[in-house]
Amino acid sequence: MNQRNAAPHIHLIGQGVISSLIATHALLAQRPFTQYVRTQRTAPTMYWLSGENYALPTATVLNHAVAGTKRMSGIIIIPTKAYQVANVLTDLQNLIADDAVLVLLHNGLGTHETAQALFPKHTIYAATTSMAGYAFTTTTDTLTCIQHTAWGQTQIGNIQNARSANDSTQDNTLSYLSTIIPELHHKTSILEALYTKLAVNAVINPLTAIHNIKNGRLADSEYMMTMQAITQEIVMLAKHKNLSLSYTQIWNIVLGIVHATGDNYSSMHQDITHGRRTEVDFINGFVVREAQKIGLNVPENEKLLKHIHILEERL
Ligand SMILES: NC(=O)C1=CN([C@@H]2O[C@H](COP(=O)(O)OP(=O)(O)OC[C@H]3O[C@@H](n4cnc5c(N)ncnc54)[C@H](OP(=O)(O)O)[C@@H]3O)[C@@H](O)[C@H]2O)C=CC1
Ligand SMILES: CC(C)(CO)C(=O)C(=O)O
Repeated sequence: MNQRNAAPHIHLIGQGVISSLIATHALLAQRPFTQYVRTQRTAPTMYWLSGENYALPTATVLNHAVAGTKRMSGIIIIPTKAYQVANVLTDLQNLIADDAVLVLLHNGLGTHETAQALFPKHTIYAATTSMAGYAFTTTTDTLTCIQHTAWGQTQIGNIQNARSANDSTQDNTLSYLSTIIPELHHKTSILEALYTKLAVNAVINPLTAIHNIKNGRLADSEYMMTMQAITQEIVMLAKHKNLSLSYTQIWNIVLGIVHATGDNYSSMHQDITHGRRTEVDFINGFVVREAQKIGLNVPENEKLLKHIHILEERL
């Protein structure tokens, strides 16, 4: 990525909630950006947490984006659902320049191997965020609006652990991204941050969806033993991966988020309620697949995975 002459272009795949929150930050910071959609659509109106409304520019249809010769260069952020990432990466294969940088930004795990297989020479980052919002339509029209609900924090790190000749380019990328993503923290071991978020989602999301409750109800004593068992299984998996995460550390974070988001419905609860596919295959499903590879028993995660699959089949 050549940053000597011009600001790198930010390419955002999709015009979903997280993509549009980042796009609004870029708009306000006057950074060049483009959002890419599969089919042409009206751009959303953003209802910003601080009270203002913003109109985002119309997105570009992905396959038209690089019609002709010029490939996408700069920073390519993929803020889609985890189960959409493999298709996005395949779509991008012949569209991006050799010096483009990729950022995977989603809940759950299980996309890194695909990204590295398809882009062995590119710099790839993974990130996890607590910025938040939701999409809705107004009663007066059918246009999509997005309500911003949390500024949040974002943790980012290189998935190849490549601190090498590229160091200064990587530092430039991260310092540029920090001008459009609030509270961006660089992690040298991003997997620790991703496994921590994995545990939060593996505990809160399926239980709230299965029991049809808000996050805060998980503080009731009836759920404690199950929540602790799910957490324990993920800590064991993380230990096998040589990640330095303790049970107490993760458990306190899980409980903290149950309380902090007590009045919210988790994304999996909302997906099941609205008849959408969930990200369970990349949350509890990831835990089950990785555990199988090393002969580790994770019965609680297996149970939740099966239960959510049954709920998805009923949709
Ligand atoms: N929303 C939130 O507050 C938070 C979300 N997250 C996580 O961030 C990730 C993104 O979430 P969110 O923004 O809510 O998801 P959305 O469903 O709102 O956005 C995903 C977007 O990606 C688009 N997309 C998918 N595949 C392609 C493709 N091949 N080409 C172009 N566009 C594509 C979808 O388009 P289409 O409409 O055509 O399907 C959709 O608009 C998830 O992992 C989520 O769990 C994390 C923290 C908070
Ligand atoms: C942190 C939590 C559990 C908040 O609801 C979340 O990330 C989700 O719902 O997907």
